[in-house]
This record gives sequence, structure tokens and C-alpha cells, in this order.
Amino acid sequence: MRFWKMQGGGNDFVVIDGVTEPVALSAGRVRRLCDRRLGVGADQLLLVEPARTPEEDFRYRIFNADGGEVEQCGNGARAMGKFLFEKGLASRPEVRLRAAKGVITVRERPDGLLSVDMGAPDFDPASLPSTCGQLPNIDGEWVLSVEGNPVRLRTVSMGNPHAVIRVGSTGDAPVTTLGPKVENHRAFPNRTNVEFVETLSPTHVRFRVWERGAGETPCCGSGACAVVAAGVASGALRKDADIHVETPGGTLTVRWAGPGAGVILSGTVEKVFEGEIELAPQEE
Ligand SMILES: N[C@H](CCC[C@H](N)C(=O)O)C(=O)O
Repeated sequence: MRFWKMQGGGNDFVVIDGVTEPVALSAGRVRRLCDRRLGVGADQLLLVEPARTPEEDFRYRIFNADGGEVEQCGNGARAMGKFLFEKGLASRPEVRLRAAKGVITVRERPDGLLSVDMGAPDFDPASLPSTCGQLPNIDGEWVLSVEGNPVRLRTVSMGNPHAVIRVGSTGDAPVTTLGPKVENHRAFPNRTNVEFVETLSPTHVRFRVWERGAGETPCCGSGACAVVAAGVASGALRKDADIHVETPGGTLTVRWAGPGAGVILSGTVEKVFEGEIELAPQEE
């Protein structure tokens, strides 16, 4: 099976062309391809397939390293756009991708950055889905009990679920301890991504992320969108302005003009290498 290895902010992907010829992907095959010892290694696997309706140019499918197919991936959309442009499957400067929760448009900017309109955020906890709407709410934050301890968070759906937790400093945030407990909390029937965010100014945030189905990753595009949407909703971040979003793997620029507007995610993305991998048939 041929693939491209790509990364954006250190969030890395195996990208597969299912347009030129159909590709069958079982959860086991996805886990093998994403395995950093037994396969290529990646946070997610991205598969592009032919369009099914006139509203999109391609169908865009996302699988986490644990093999589960999910609704959205922002850095992945930017990588997929570059893949399609470089392989000549789409003509620059833009391409419409049908993700599980709607069509998103990826553009290559004159400065070479790839940007994507991720669509409007949904702050209704039920949209994640989650039962957080039944919890106490303090200043717009749900108070979730995690092993008896109160954790304040905002829920944001970008198509995929996000729980955004404010911290004093990302450096000592409990990403690997509290992250999985929130990811797998019964309040999130489909689990959730968990962001730990430190606001530095109305146009500058820093966050670390525990990703659903992948663990701590260096950068998360949809997470950056959720962080900025939550920050604008709380008044901590400026509306309709370029927000500088720092992650351990690199920086992204995110802009949200407010309710009803799409969240625009921009940043670099690169092809690391391309290759071919033999997979045993039993991994179908
Ligand atoms: N782990 C995410 C999918 C990948 C999101 C992230 N890599 C991004 O750039 O948006 C989820 O289960 O919803």
C-alpha cells in the first residue's frame, strides 16, 4: 500500500489515496499503519475518496491511531489539501472536503500556508455528544466531577468533541493524568478530546492536548479551533482577530468572527516522505 507521511505542527499523518483506486481499511490495518514500531507511525490516518455529491470535491475520512473512525481533523484537512494539490488530484488554490459533519474548504494561501474553514463551533454540550448540560455551570463552564474532584470545562464541538480546561500554566498541566480520565468519562458517550489552555493575552494562547484515540499529541487543529472559540465566547480572546495559538509542536493562527461564522485555521504542513508498506491479508 502506497502512502505519504505528512505533519503539521508535529501532528503526524499517514495519507492514503483512495481516489485513484479504492482502499479497504479495517481498524486492525489502521492500527498497524499508525503503529510507531510495527508500521509507519502516525497520530491519525487520512483517506481521501471520490466525491458523492456536487457539494464536495472529495470525501475525507479520518481514523485515529486506535483504529476508530472520527468526525473531523483540522491539521489533517490541511495536510490532505496539500496532498491533493501536489498529486494533481485537485487544482490550487482550494478544495472542498466532505468530512463526517459537513463540507470544509481548504485553501493554499499565497504565503504557502494551508488554511481551512472548519465550520461553526457548537457549544451545546449535547452536540458532542455529552451529558454535561445536566451539570452545575459556573461562568459558562460545566463543573464535571472526576474521581470526586471538580473540573471546570467548556464543551465545544467542531464536528468532533472537545473539552477545554483552563490552566495557569501548560507546563505542569495534568495532560497525561487528567486527560485520559476526561476522555473516557461517562459524560462523553463517544469520548472526547481534552485541551489544557493558558491564555497569555486577548490574541495569544498556549495549549496542550490529550487527543481522543491518540493520547497527547504535539498539536491539534480542531483543538486549536475549540480553544479559540471557547476563549472568544468567554471574552478572554478577541473576536474576529488572528489569534496566535502556541502548541508544543508549533504555532497555528486561528480566527473566529463569532456566532454563525466558521473558525479559520491556518498553519504550515509538510510532506515528510512517501513510501510503500506490505500488509498481511489477515489485516483486512
Ligand atoms: N483525535 C481527534 C481526531 C484528530 C484531531 C486532530 N489531530 C486535529 O488536527 O484536529 C478526535 O478523535 O476527534
